[in-house]
Amino acid sequence: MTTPLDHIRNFSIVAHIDHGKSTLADRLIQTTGGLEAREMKEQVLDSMDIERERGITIKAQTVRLNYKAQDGETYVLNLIDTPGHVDFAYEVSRSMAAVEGSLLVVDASQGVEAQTLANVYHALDANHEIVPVLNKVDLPAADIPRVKAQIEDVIGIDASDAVEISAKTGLNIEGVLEAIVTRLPAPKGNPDAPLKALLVDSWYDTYLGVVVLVRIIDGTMRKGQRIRMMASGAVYELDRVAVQTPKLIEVQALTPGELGVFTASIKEVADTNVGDTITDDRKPTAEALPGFRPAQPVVFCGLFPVDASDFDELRAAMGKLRLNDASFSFEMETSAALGFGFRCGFLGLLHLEIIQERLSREFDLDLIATAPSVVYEVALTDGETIALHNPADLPDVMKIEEIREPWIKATILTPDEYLGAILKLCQDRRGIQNNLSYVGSRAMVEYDLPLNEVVFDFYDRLKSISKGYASFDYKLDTHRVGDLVKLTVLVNAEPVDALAMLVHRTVAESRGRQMCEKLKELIPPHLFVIPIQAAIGGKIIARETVRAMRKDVTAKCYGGDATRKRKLLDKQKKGKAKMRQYGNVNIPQEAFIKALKMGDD
Ligand SMILES: Nc1nc2c(ncn2[C@@H]2O[C@H](COP(=O)(O)OP(=O)(O)OP(=O)(O)O)[C@@H](O)[C@H]2O)c(=O)[nH]1
Repeated sequence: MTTPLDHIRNFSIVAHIDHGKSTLADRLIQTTGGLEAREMKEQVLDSMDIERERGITIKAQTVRLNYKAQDGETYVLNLIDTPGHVDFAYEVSRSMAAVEGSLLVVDASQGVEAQTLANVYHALDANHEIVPVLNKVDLPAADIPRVKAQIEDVIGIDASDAVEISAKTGLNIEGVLEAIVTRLPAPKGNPDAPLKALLVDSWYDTYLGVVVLVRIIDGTMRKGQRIRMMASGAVYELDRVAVQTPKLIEVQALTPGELGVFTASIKEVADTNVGDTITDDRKPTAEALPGFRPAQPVVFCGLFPVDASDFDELRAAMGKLRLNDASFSFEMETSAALGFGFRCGFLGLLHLEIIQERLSREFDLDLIATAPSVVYEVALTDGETIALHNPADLPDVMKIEEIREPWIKATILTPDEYLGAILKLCQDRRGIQNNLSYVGSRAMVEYDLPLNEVVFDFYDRLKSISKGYASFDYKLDTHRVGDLVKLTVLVNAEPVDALAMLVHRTVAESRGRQMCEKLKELIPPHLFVIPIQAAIGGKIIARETVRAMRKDVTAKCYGGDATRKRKLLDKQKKGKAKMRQYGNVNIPQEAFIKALKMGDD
């Protein structure tokens, strides 16, 4: 049975983190009976364990709901879930291209935040009709008139008929469903034209293999059909065509305006290009859809197994993760300090953290991560330009014409009282202020910042100086020439490649000094004196010394308590496992990350 176009509504929910997007999605599913009560786990759309634990949404998912509206008609509502975090902005925009409208969820006690803005701009870019929804009206701190005024002033959309709800208590969920039906446009499309479908997403399912999410623009997609991916030219026969409710339910066909999934014996997620146009192999459409730019990794770091014998296991685990995440890249690298490992590319810091955590949690791997680095463009004197993913690989300075670094456009919203400290933080990180305005009583600052100053701990610092009240969002801008130098750290006169970094010349000395001081605390005394030095090129700019000491942990155990002695020795052995033998110096694992924290309070 096909659904007529005017009985379909496709929408996404956009919100700042924690404003209640997932809770609302759960309510919509529950109210329309998409899942039986016993199947209803909290936040059903966030399917990965880490997503559920941290309460963040990583991978976009869809769900099809049947809603009997007040006009007596039954509508098919397709909700496409989108991640709210800045690292996944790319997934947000491509999901938005598959639907016609958005619910803009704003916490009525918090008001508009940085990601509210960023996400609503994606929706406006996709020409969405937008229905504002004020959530958490059950909270005593909810201030509906103030937040409505903010939405109108800052975003410039009419908020007079915003839907006021509590996703938590279930208040007025019906109002949201009615607004979807009456205020969002129905999709358009021609059922008689050749098949034209947008490839929105794909993922690997252990039982089904690669599952592809599509939005049908024109024509019909049915089981057994031979389809062609227009960009790659690959042809497949469809094994299964289904909708997600969110359970997978097989259907005869998908028609214009619908969102659905198919399987077709596709081996790898990498064989599917998000944004590609899918058509009928025998009766192809004349013109492909505009498509998307592929997501580019912007942050790189090295991941090394603590135990060198885990290398193959690490490679296999990364391969498995990549099956489901084409934006994660890795290639083998060797480090004098850390041995064999991988240079990995990520969409941003959260993405990095998630992958690292999944590797240790799901695959039980003990890893050392080196400092995250952005991608620099290095113009050489011979006219060539290289993309530098690892500061340790910087060519000889004599061969370098200039180094260009990526900049971002950042937007920060904060209560006024923290503004001074935040401006100082941005200034210290080489920021250039573009704008300062007010959203109600909150300041909105816009800065251009070098990504390499943000990549490590900017977000943590921002949260700590604003007691968690400031919100932050950014988008990548252009590369700009920077006066950057390579800072090298030498431990016992040997350069430690995993600690090499590119820094701006003006801060090189203070950063070098900080690193030496931190390492002095982190490297335990050995039987000999260990000099720790920071250098730019051949020039030493800072030095600390770890004094010699014999660490006899059993010295205190005079008397004959052999068990206690053994316990202490075991403990020491365990401690050793967490060290990296470097030359004849043991560097504790956490030193690699801790030494790089800037800590500029
Ligand atoms: N008091 C109250 N709390 C709510 C309401 N809706 C959601 N919450 C709570 O707010 C927190 C965040 O809700 P989520 O639904 O996880 O927020 P989200 O926007 O999906 O967050 P991300 O998935 O991280 O983007 C949770 O602790 C919810 O229980 C509401 O209407 N009232």
